[in-house]
Amino acid sequence: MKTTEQAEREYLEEIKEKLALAIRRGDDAVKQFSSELREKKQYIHEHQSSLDDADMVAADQSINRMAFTGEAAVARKRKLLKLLQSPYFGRIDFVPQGGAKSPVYIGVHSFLDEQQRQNLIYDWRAPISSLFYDYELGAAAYPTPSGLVEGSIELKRQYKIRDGQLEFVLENDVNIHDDVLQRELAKSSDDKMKNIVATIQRDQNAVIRNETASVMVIQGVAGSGKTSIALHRIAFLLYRYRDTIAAKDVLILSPNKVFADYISNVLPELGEEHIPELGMEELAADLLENRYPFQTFFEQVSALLENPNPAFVERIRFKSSGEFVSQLNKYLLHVENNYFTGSELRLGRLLVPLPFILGRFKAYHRVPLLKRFPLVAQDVRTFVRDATQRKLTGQEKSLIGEAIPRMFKFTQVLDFYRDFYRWLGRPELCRVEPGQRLEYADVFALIYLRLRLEGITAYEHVKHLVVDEMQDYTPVHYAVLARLFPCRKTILGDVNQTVNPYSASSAETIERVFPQAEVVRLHRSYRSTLEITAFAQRITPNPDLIALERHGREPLVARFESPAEELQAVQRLVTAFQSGGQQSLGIICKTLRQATQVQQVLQGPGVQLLTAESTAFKEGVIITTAYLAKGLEFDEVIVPFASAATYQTEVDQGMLYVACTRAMHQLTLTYTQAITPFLSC
Ligand SMILES: Nc1ncnc2c1ncn2[C@@H]1O[C@H](COP(=O)(O)OP(=O)(O)OP(=O)(O)O)[C@@H](O)[C@H]1O
Repeated sequence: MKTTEQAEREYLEEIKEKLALAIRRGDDAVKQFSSELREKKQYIHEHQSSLDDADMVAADQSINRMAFTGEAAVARKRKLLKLLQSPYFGRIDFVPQGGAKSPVYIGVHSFLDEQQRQNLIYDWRAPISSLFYDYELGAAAYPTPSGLVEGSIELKRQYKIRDGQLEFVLENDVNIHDDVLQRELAKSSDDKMKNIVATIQRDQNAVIRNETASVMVIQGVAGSGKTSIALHRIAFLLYRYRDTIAAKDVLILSPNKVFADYISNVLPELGEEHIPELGMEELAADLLENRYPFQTFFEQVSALLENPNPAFVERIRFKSSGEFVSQLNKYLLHVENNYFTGSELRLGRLLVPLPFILGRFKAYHRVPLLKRFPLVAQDVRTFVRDATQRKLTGQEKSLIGEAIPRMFKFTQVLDFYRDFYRWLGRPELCRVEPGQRLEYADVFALIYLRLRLEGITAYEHVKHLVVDEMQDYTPVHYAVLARLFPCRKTILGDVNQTVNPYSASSAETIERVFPQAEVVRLHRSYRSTLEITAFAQRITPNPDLIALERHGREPLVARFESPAEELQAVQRLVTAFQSGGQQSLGIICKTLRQATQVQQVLQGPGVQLLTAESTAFKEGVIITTAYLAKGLEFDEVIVPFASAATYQTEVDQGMLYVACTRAMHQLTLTYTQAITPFLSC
């Protein structure tokens, strides 16, 4: 009798043959298309003079159709080639109530045997595939657009197929997920984030497949898979709603270019196109039409780390509060009710009465205030024309156009913003000086006023917005996002990974801005070994965190007599890494100054300094700051200068936590003199 493995190997060969055949057929079809396309173009070229406009339009359309079909065939081939490498990773034998048992093989894409009209591989996003993630053996059910299908799972297997070869098959009679998951997590890191389709966990699957939430907030501990889940969720929604939403309709707001590059492979790996991405500051510059240079978030955090001036902290604290947004809203109401300072308008012998002008202003209350001027001016012109029974001269028209805006106290958003602080009775909180860069804390407040006073509709085409590192954004950011993106949203972050505690948002803060949000909390941490996770918990304890049972070396904390000795030790660690088998080493400092200092000692091939200007990161040795390392991960992490002098404030604590939680397998901290108080006991 055949063993399970033998039978599976034979089946794999069968599927590979069918895939190869489908690829050959696809190639033939593409060849056919391109020769037809060539002929068609040739025909048009030769008969150009005898074709009328209608013939040309018809010919154009048919060429476009052929090109489109050709592109689809090429995309299909790409998917089949991918499947040939690894056709599937899971199987369930499901018996629906009153139905017959059939094996369901699950892969990254679906594969249909066109001759037998049989689905040989199901896409991981297909409704039936949810059984694989949600159930073990026994009673099970999955939702379909036409209702719940109930039945039972009689067999469940997992496979690792690489380069077309079966590496292992595991029978799932208990909970095999853990076994495969352990193997996946023990692997070395990559310069690009990987997909996790083969090992998505049940709680993660629920978030990925959630179709009801208009705003989904994922608050998860470090390494809980938040970013992975958000990307898989996008892939799922693109599959589920493929007729109404395409990759170009999604927007990812990412913290920086390196992070954007790091995650850029996941969706293409899942067969989807690249998703547009934008940094929060790029968005800000765009919304301010590049008119006001501003301090970046990175510069704000650096300034706080170098010199936490109390007045600066106070400004950030206030402008990061929910109260700030409430006050801005109250101020806008005050403006609406009190800032019309006009009187009647005289045009020759005619007087346009004040109640008429004011009435027109009020009539347009749904239009942003500064956008009402031309509308009111037009109404006044009509009034004058009707009253005088004649056409207006050009001079009269422009006189009205100029007079109306003057009836308002201000016409520039920046003037309103300055005035807001006077109205509030807190002029000291305003640091908007002519010719100077705006402080970061003012940027989104100014944008909010612009949105309310002028209206902006630039991003209405976006159908799904993803916001990563949600803890770094404040209520005023969310107030802007809520108005600018009226679409569905997935917002994710971890309040424990705050790099600026004076301006951090928790899931609760975000819920206040989006009361309709569904909030999911993820407690299981996958990235780091148990030892590293336990160590990081000493810095920022989180009683809800559940560490995955994966072991490695205890983190090392080493004291040195002088910074020179410390850096020599770091150098030795780098040499050891370079001769070992791991892919990435992150040397994570608190400040860029420290990172540059380390770089001067370590300069050499394979060593890269990652700064705010970097756009990508490669494998090897990376020297950077905690702020820039957010969202990334490394096989091994070294945290130099972990002394009491470096890490002492609340901001520093957040930085140290972020730095340590980037390590997957190994962590070393070095210091001179006294250890940071966050690790002293
Ligand atoms: N179900 C899973 N199967 C395999 N690997 C997983 C799974 N969930 C998470 N991981 C892995 O855990 C690591 C952390 O994932 P990810 O970066 O998405 O987490 P995060 O919550 O965004 O982290 P952080 O907030 O700390 O940056 C990644 O290597 C990811 O591949």
